Amino acid sequence: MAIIKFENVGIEFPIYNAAARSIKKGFINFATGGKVGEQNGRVVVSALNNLNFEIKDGERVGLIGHNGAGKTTLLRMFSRVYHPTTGNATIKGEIGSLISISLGINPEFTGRENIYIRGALLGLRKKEINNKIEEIISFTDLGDFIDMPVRTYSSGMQMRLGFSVSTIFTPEILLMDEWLSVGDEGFKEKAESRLNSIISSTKILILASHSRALLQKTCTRILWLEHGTVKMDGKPDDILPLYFKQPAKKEDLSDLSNQ
Ligand SMILES: Nc1ncnc2c1ncn2[C@@H]1O[C@H](COP(=O)(O)OP(=O)(O)OP(=O)(O)O)[C@@H](O)[C@H]1O
Repeated sequence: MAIIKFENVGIEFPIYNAAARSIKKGFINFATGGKVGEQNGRVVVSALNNLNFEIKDGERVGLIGHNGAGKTTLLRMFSRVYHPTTGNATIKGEIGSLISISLGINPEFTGRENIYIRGALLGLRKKEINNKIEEIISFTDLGDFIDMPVRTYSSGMQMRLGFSVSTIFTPEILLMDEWLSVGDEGFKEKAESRLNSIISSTKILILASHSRALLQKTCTRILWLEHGTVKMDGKPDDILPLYFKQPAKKEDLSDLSNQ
């Protein structure tokens, strides 16, 4: 069973090279972003505060909010990169992320070597990668290039490599920030089908997106963040029209091919 439970969770970042004297007392709301304030003579950004929610098996949660609302910071908390500075965050379940699928890929190493590097970053053991390596390589369709340094790859070939290794297992909690559309037409089709299968079999999906069509198509619940707090938490049909301030247009929903 996978579960995410946040109780009064918050996170603050102390900023060491900002001028505290130019910041007014207490926390102030800015037009965009988290809240900037001053504590004990030091500038502090409160990126998230007072978050209370529970996400259970089967939920597909869309994170929305304007620039700086806290979506990326929250995704980093879900992936345990950041820890709360206040409150309790309980995250049970194996986490997988399809954000920055090329992260960690080193151009000086071959495609095959990079599968191990990227796999390790995804938390896979060497044995697990060994068991899957042929399947990963076959999915890339890179042929002999798999044993060439990645610096000899085109950007599309690098994406094929990153995608093939990042999607080899289905995690219990899947984090995404956009729909992954990688490679040329042939690869795109099979990548899409693998992505759909991962999304439908993961226990919890968290998707941060600015695309109304994608959120509408994929999510069963929306968390709307504003200045680091939850402004609304509910069904897509209730929240998306308020956030996007207009009813859905037919074309919003019919064509997701550009996502
Ligand atoms: N490492 C950090 N140090 C200081 N402030 C930070 C840090 N990371 C994020 N913030 C602040 O936290 C707030 C939330 O940022 P975050 O990146 O989570 O927003 P976002 O909702 O993902 O925005 P966008 O849609 O623009 O990507 C912003 O005010 C940002 O300035």
